[in-house]
Amino acid sequence: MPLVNVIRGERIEPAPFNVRTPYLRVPLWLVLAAWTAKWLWRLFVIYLRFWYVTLPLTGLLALYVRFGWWGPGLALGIPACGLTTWALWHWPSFRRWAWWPTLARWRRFRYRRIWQPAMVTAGLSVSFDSHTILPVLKKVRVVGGTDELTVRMVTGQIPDDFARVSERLMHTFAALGCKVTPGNRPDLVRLTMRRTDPLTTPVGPLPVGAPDYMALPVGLREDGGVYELRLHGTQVLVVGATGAGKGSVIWSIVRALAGGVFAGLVQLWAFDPKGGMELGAGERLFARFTCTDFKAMADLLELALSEAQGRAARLRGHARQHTPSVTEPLIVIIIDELAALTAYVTDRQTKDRIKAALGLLLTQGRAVGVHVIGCLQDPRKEVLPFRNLFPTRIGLRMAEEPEVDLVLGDGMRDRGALCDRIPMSLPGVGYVVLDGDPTPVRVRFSYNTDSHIAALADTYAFDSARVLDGELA
Ligand SMILES: Nc1ncnc2c1ncn2[C@@H]1O[C@H](COP(=O)(O)OP(=O)(O)OP(=O)(O)O)[C@@H](O)[C@H]1O
Repeated sequence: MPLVNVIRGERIEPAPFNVRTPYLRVPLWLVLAAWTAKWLWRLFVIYLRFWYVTLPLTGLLALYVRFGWWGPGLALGIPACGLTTWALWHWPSFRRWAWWPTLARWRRFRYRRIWQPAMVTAGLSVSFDSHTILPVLKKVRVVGGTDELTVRMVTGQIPDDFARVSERLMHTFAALGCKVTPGNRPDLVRLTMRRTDPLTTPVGPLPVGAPDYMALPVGLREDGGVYELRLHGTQVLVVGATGAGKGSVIWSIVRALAGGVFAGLVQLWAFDPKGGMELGAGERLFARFTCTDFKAMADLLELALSEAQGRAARLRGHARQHTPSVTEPLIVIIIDELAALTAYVTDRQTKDRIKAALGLLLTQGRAVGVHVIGCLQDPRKEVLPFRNLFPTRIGLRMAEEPEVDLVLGDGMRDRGALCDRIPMSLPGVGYVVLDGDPTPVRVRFSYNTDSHIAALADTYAFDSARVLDGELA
């Protein structure tokens, strides 16, 4: 016997007056006519509602009645030939105006089919006044390999509610990734579901040109565009586990700056505490190169700091931002393993000198054209105390989930930066935060092989005033 009986239905309270309606005898033909009318009306509504299916079918039927099989055959064949010709002649416009809209309709149907359970299990449905209220799927747009879902949130919800469950939504809708961004109205949120991955194949070296410090081309974004790194006015921190591809980030940036090195507008100062294993291959590109002696590294950082302070004194009152020139080039300090300098140096005095110089450089160098690009495996504060002095951060594959927010900022993992989920088979893939976009973007940095680096060093070598370990100008 059940413990509780649940009886569905509305409870009717007793009314003050009870009126007995007269007994009417209805003939069978009237009942049948009423039923027929009702069903005809329902069919008419379905016909109108699914007009995009019913109208063409009606047209085809009419053609069949009028011309036999030739009618619908030609009516379908001619547009099919036209569309095939269009697709072969100009695929981009066919894709934009015909293929993606059709695919979007189909995908919208698929999303709607599991929308209710998806919202309920993700905790995005709201119970109010004993009703279940769901966010509304307003629109589905297909762009490249992604589906853009525009969703109207339930009153009281915010985009971060969706961001928190983005990973769950990704699995529910069988996507490869899900990014949550605010919509173009306060009540809307946009879910970008990634269906294909354009970053699975390595990105080759990008062309070298005159460097634009606001937009150095260093890789590809997952939407297929070129990822351009802003160096002007910033310091860059690259974090990734061993083998994550930090080297490819460095070489992509070096390549993007090589034109400036050749023209004398950029000086690269390289620190490779791992004995020169990573940066040694392109030594001729560097104005200064140090790889074994930590005291020399401390000296070099102090030299960069005094240069930055000298520039600041000269610029004070004249300009707020330094412009690179041959006489006063942009100095880019590249440090392959920051932790070796800030945490693992055994000589206390050298370590303190390095920390003091680096901390000041990070705060004072940005405006005067002295930039630091530092790579790190472990982003904890004990290893790198001044993590927050790097305004631009790049997160490659990481070992643990909490590291993502440490590097990219609070809530970034929820918003889609799944650095801890990047497979080992995709070195050079990472997440970055672009200017003016609150959500992280997935990118793949270009990969320069040893022979590319050798060719780069041959073509764009920095030949004057090069100083090796310990010999400072
Ligand atoms: N962008 C990339 N595209 C394709 N393959 C890459 C890319 N970056 C790195 N790789 C591959 O991954 C390997 C490891 O990369 P890399 O040495 O740059 O990692 P890392 O993060 O610097 O590791 P470690 O901290 O151990 O030095 C490279 O030898 C190369 O084969």
